[in-house]
Amino acid sequence: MHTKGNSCCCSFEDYKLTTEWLLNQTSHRPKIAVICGSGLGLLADGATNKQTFRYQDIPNFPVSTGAWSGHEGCLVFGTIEDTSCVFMQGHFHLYEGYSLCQVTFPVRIFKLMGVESLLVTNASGGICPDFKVGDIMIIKDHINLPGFAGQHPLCGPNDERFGIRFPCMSDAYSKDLRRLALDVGSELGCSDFMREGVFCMVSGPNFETIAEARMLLILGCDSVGMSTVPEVTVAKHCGLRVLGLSLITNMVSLDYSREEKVNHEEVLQTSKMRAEVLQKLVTALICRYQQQSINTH
Ligand SMILES: O=P(O)(O)O[C@H]1O[C@H](CO)[C@@H](O)[C@H]1O
Ligand code: HPA
Repeated sequence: MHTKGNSCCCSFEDYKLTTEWLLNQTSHRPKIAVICGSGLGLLADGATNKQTFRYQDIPNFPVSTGAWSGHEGCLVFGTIEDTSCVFMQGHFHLYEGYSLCQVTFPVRIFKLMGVESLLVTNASGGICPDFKVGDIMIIKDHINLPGFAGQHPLCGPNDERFGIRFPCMSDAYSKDLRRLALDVGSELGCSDFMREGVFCMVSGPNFETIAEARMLLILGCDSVGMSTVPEVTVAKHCGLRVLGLSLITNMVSLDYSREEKVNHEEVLQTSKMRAEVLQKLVTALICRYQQQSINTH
């Protein structure tokens, strides 16, 4: 696998080879894939019967740039109630130097493995003045800022085996799954800190200037981060249902007089503080997802 400008560098055979390798190594047949955002690797803790693969051992999988720590850089298969799941502990970012084809590579592997739904989590900075650090925002919609500048994972020849040339993105985040997340959140007593909103992706790696933050507020963004949108775009393109949960790890400065400066340690600290709640939410969501699919099939 090699990089080729900003268009896809993987052939269908590359995706197939990785999928077949994984299917030969595990008896899990996941229905839900979970991407764990920064500091949220423990979302897999609610699963049993786990089997872990390091990214570096999986053929064609992008290899960590070393920016991660702890248990990240692993694909974890496991079961929650009767639902087989796969968790990405550590994901890939444009700012690390990966192509968008590499960033989204795992999503197409999930599709070929038979996954139906993608649950993507991330850490983001709050822009909506009503938000507070520690809030969990259900992503209703997104703004693909790198995409506006041609940094788009679907640029290049379209492979119809994954999806159509001009996919609709107006319903990228499943209404049913958003409803389910709100219901489950309320049952778990999380309603006070659960929100819905528009997520904006920037490429990073710097945090926003105040002028940029003010622009994002005017554009209708509720939070901003440096991931997720490419994975969601590719997931929607290949027909996966998507739920996005964004943890507000810091408030973005909109005011020149504000003294506090955002930093990555603060982001990781908030993720650590909320990881257990998010893990319970994700586990409960997956249990309810299974019951709902039983009831609707
Ligand atoms: O999107 P995730 O990886 O969750 O984390 C967000 O937090 C990091 C910056 O602190 C960036 O990686 C940004 O994208
Ligand atoms: N800006 C961009 N990305 C982020 C932020 C932020 O404030 N917090 C976490 N990821």
